Amino acid sequence: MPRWKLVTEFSFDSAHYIKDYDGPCGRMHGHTYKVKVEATSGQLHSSQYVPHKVMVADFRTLRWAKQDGTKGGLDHCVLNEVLPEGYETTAEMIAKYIYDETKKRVPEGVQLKVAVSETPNSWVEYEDD
Ligand SMILES: Nc1nc2c(c(=O)[nH]1)N=C([C@H](O)[C@H](O)COP(=O)(O)OP(=O)(O)OP(=O)(O)O)CN2
Ligand SMILES: [Zn+2]
Repeated sequence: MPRWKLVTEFSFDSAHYIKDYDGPCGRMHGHTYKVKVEATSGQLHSSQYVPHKVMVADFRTLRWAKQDGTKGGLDHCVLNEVLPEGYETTAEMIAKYIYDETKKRVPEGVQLKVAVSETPNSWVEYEDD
């Protein structure tokens, strides 16, 4: 079936530590996190910015997490203080958090894949079936 795939990348700078980690990652340190969000759909939708069905989801919506931590995003914050109960600050759970929050913001039926990288050599991907 024909479908569109949107891909957008952004970064944010934040501090974190991994709770109970026996090693340096258990101490507060920072990363420039790189994020790639992919959104796939066979249908187009309106958005909060345009009333016509012309987009899978607004790129601005997909990029919400790059906003400042004081404005609901993840930039320039201590992730351990910002992520809700149930999420730790591993790349796995940051990817799940971004996925979960993005899912709430896009139209029903849009499939998502979120990739998060803390360092140039390692990343994690989280996606729909
Ligand atoms: N599966 C995961 N493993 C690790 C995570 C993670 O989120 N998921 N996170 C960390 C630490 O946060 C750490 O900051 C990254 O450490 P590391 O991979 O050691 O990164 P370096 O660039 O410092 O790697 P070097 O090989 O030491 O240069 C750890 N593991
Ligand atoms: Zn780290």
